[in-house]
Amino acid sequence: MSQESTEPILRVRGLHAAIEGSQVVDGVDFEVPATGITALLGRNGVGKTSTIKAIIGLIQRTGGTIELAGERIDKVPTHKIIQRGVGYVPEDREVFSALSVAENLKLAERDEHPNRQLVEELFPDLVKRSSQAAGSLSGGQQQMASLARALLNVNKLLLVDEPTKGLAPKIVQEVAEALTVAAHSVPILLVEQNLSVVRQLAAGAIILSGGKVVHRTDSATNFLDDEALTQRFLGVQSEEALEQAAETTSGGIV
Ligand SMILES: Nc1ncnc2c1ncn2[C@@H]1O[C@H](COP(=O)(O)OP(=O)(O)OP(=O)(O)O)[C@@H](O)[C@H]1O
Repeated sequence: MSQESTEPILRVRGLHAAIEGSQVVDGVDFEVPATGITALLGRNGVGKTSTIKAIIGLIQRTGGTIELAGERIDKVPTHKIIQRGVGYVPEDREVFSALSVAENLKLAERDEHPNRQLVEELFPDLVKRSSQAAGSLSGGQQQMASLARALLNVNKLLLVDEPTKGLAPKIVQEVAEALTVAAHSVPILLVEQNLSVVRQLAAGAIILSGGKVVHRTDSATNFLDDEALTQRFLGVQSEEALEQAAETTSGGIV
């Protein structure tokens, strides 16, 4: 049996990044373990997407260091970071609308050994729709196609930004299940607003506020159970508190 690596796959130190001159990532420090799913959490507009984009070089990095598997990537351009094994599933899915599902997948293949078997097992619906224009897929199907494109390649790390946003509960569950399977073979840094998905998937969590890390935990579940912390950093009550409130309310209805 292979020994699990204890070295983090990603080390971010003092990362600063700017959009049009304004500092949106303001000295961020965190590590992503080499296995499992790590959640990147925070209220709207705190810099989660910007942090992901800065890691991959899609917005201007203005300071700090980023190491992928021990190698600096903070001066490396996006296409080379992707070649080095970082898969990116953007928030808005970004499929090529006019191209078929099969063409979208083909374009994502980085070498001659794409992991088609995994993708076909995970997303049988996409196989059925391989000749359909990607732009005519539902939001959930487009999310599957976007995930499938990242999973076709062997990656050291996946960056997945709000994969369940705007999806129906049944599809949210399908996406969560696909991520669970994906995480068996690749560590994932996941931006996710759906806290029951975070609870289901994430081992640790990093919480941002105002472009900075304000809290880190090895147990996303413990964090989500803590009403004071979730209220303070996410502006929501813990799910437990919400459930209790719902029970009290429904108890009062005859
Ligand atoms: N293209 C842009 N031009 C100017 N400002 C931007 C741009 N994109 C993001 N910002 C600003 O950068 C800050 C961080 O945004 P970012 O999208 O990273 O936050 P987020 O935590 O991912 O938010 P959300 O949960 O709403 O997606 C916000 O203040 C936002 O208004």
